[in-house]
Amino acid sequence: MTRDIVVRARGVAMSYGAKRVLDSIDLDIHRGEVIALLGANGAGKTTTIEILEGVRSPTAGTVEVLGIDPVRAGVEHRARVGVVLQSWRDHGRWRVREFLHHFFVLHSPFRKHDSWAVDDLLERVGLADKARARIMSLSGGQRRRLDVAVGLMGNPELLFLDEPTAGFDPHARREFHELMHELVDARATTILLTTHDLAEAERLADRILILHNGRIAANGSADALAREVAGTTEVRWTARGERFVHSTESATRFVRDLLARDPDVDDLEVRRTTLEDTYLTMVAQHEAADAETNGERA
Ligand SMILES: Nc1ncnc2c1ncn2[C@@H]1O[C@H](COP(=O)(O)OP(=O)(O)OP(=O)(O)O)[C@@H](O)[C@H]1O
Repeated sequence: MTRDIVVRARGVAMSYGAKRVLDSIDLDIHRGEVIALLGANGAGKTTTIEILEGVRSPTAGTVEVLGIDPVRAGVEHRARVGVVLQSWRDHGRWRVREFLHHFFVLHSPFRKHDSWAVDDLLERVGLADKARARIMSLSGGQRRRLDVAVGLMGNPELLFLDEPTAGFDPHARREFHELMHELVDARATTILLTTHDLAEAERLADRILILHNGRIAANGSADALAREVAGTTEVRWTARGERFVHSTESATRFVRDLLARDPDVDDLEVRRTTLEDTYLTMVAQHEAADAETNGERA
């Protein structure tokens, strides 16, 4: 059975003046999926999220979010979608709890039985002890936790998170990941996030999208993408003072054979390909292909 599609984009293009940022994006996101949107600075990740949120109209193409064109969506639709943008800037004089309470009131016409209470949410994002602090006194990471709390406020069924953990310390990052897992497991929340932290993408996402040159250059689980770029595991060892490296898809079999045939193997190390390795290889492959095409055109 096909799972519900909550986001559908077809042929989405976006230009700022003469600058084309998105060329032709086709995308389906299913209910309960966690998707990480990756790409270099300026690749168009924020632009994509803003189009899906409905704060930007694409230059071409169609978008449906929860069955509706987000640009035309009303408040009821917006209450079903949580958004964490790249930070609120102008509420510095508000106190943390007062600010969240403001959003609590805004959400009240659409509140669901399992919506977060303000104090629970403050506790969950690790800001309970800052409830009375003014927003301007928060550190960057604490500020970001507040952004996340605002995004979660109405217990949305779909969450757009634009670099949610930028500035988080390792502890806050770990707690954020746990919270995301909880949202997906207990509430089947669908999540689209952008991040430059590839370990985070690997930990959270069911599916990785890589934006490159205005298109989705890769689309699949971290494992599936790793399989697309040569061996998925690297085996390193030394023997008789020499260092060896071998890439393989079946490390166990390779190591068993290696140990059987060479008694001098030492310092054996097996390292799975990380999403960072895969990402860098894929982007390099696309850049080489682009350079070849441009060379042919010149
Ligand atoms: N309002 C705007 N007007 C003109 N150009 C814009 C505007 N917003 C974004 N751009 C340009 O569009 C391109 C894509 O920007 P976008 O913010 O979507 O990238 P990104 O992938 O989110 O980057 P980053 O990883 O740095 O956050 C960039 O070259 C940026 O300069």
